[in-house]
Amino acid sequence: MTQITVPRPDDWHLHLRDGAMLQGIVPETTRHFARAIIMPNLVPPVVTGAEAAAYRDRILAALPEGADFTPLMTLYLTEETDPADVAAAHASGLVKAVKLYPAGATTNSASGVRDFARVAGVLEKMAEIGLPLCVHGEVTDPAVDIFDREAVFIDTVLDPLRRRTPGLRVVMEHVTTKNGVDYVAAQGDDMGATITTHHLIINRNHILVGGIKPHYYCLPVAKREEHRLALVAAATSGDGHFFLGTDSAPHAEPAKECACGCAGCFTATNTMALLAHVFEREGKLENLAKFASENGPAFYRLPVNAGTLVLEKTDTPAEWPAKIVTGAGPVTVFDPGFPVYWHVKG
Ligand SMILES: NC(=O)N[C@@H](CC(=O)O)C(=O)O
Ligand SMILES: [Zn+2]
Ligand SMILES: [Zn+2]
Repeated sequence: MTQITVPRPDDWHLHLRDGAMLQGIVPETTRHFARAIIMPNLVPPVVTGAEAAAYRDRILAALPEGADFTPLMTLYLTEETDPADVAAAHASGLVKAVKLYPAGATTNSASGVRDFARVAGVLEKMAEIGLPLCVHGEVTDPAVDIFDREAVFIDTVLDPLRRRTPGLRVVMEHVTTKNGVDYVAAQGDDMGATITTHHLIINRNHILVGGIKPHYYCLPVAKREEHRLALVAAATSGDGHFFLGTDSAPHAEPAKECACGCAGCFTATNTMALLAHVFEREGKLENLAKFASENGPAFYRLPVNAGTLVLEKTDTPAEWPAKIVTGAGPVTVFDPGFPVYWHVKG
């Protein structure tokens, strides 16, 4: 038996949703994670400090009895966002990041940004106060192939935006390409990237070969194997630019298994076991703590969690429910497609 102890991990990119879905899935995160950056793409989105405070209260009210979990709130950047409201929400400690969705890029992104000139004032304020911008890094131009949208975003949006706003701290969320990894790794400590669990495990063949697998469909869509390998190398390297953001994104089964299925993989339940498997396979278990517990707090200028999480490898494959039953419908748990012998202890 092999065992590894890491500081309690955090999830730097999480969708908790609202209402019955929130209630049903929040224990899947609080079981292992101490904190999470909560994505603001509700319907309607979480735009103002007041809305973020109300959403935080709903999350806290939904926590299981005795849970030790802190939601780190974000604001959804719109062309109408008021720099003063953002600064106040940051100063009060409520908000830890602002989220940029290019309009139309992903689930519930219709209120996102179309004209970047209209958010220049907010971005300048954020650079001044050190508040990070989390970016869904895909262009939405219909002429750009979906598998190229991240790479094109880096060249045509992300890099120009960072040059225009010196000092702005940026997280490239759910990076999925070698282009993204190489770009981020070459920047200073004002740039970071989250990597999801599922993008470390699946490539685009997993979605399409042998029949379409709606539960492997997410955005940004998984790319070629060479890109997955670059993500694995980055995540397991210990490089402080890269940290865990599961992008665990629950959709009820009927919304996934239909003619026009929603994007999102649900990995909150089994992420830590899957990561131990991936890191061990690379011979890099010693860097799991950096990726899941240390690099994220360093970027967000927060302390590493005091508690610990113990993972152990046994002869018996780990088991988790195929679905989480919620009041909003069943949510399918990500299936890696291979047995996993790592378990979270306790
Ligand atoms: N990742 C996804 O495929 N879906 C996310 C949105 C997002 O993070 O882009 C969701 O909210 O469902
Ligand atoms: Zn996204
Ligand atoms: Zn997401």
